[in-house]
Amino acid sequence: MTMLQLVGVSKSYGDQQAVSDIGIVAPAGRRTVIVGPSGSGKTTLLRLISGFERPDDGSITLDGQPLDSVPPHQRNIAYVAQEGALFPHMSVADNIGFAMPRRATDCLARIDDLLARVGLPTSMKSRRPHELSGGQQQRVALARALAQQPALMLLDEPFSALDAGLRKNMRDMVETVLREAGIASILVTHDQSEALAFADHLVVMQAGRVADAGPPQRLYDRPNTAATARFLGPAIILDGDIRDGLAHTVLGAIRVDATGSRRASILLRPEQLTVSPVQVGTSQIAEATVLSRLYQGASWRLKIACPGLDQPIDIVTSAHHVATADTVHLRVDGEGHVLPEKT
Ligand SMILES: Nc1ncnc2c1ncn2[C@@H]1O[C@H](COP(=O)(O)OP(=O)(O)OP(=O)(O)O)[C@@H](O)[C@H]1O
Repeated sequence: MTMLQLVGVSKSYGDQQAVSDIGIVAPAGRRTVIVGPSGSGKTTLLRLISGFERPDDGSITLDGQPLDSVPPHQRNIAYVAQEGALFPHMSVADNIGFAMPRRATDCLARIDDLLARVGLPTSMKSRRPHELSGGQQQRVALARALAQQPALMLLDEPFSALDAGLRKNMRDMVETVLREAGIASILVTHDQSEALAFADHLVVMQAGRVADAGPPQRLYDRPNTAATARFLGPAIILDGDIRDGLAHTVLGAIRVDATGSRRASILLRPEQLTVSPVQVGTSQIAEATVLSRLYQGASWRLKIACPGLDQPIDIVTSAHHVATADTVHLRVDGEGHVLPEKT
């Protein structure tokens, strides 16, 4: 069953086109992530979905029902903002209870249940937001959103104010809570690793348009454009001549996911490259020079230069014996992805 659907949605503010011709499907019970650089239109999309803005063109439907004439508070959509946006003069319990449908009779028991679900002790019920840490405030904001029993939860960079360790804990907690409650969600972030970790459906925005959408692993391994490839992680993009399922490149012949004969751009991820000492008699393998190495505990980060490549490549390796200025062999593991010709 389709949950939320946007078809041909556009919105401009005066002369500024914020989003253009957006088509997005957020499937029921799934975690959709909208990721893109600053100014690409992510927040505008959330504001259109929640009803704080109206589209100039296109339609937004929830379970097949058009939302055009439904005011924000009747959309059955909860919104968790970056800083939680709790009511500062209300206790934790009142913040959560405020969102409950028509002051349910079992309100107090449900507040306790929601606090437990987001991992907060019930002893915090009487505290005001300023008596909580940033992470605790975000947990209360999530409990308040869950109290609405929404069909869809919108999360606008909800972890960005938290430090790295807490971010991951919160992300895991939110994922668990949403999965257990069976609530569909749309999370907006500009953080690629957060997007890849949280999403089961990923939408990449660029300059107000959807650049690519699909399962995160497909977008990372086989993106439609070089821009999406670079946005989602370190990318090595090589020119290659494709013949018989191989791309002939400066790194040698690489197996690719395309047939036919043509010249094309080939995407590799750095983790597909393995460095090893130069071995005599392996002329098919590309040689490279180690420019620098950085110790990272379990691994080393190498910067290597390869003849024919404009830019040095960063590789993480466990090869402890490799030193700066060494000549090494570079082996490509797995397939290269042929980027579509028209991007
Ligand atoms: N109220 C507004 N008035 C005028 N222009 C706006 C308004 N809101 C957003 N914009 C413009 O619309 C474009 C998209 O903005 P939006 O806030 O949706 O991007 P974003 O991807 O959420 O960015 P960020 O990650 O920085 O929050 C930007 O060019 C922005 O300047």
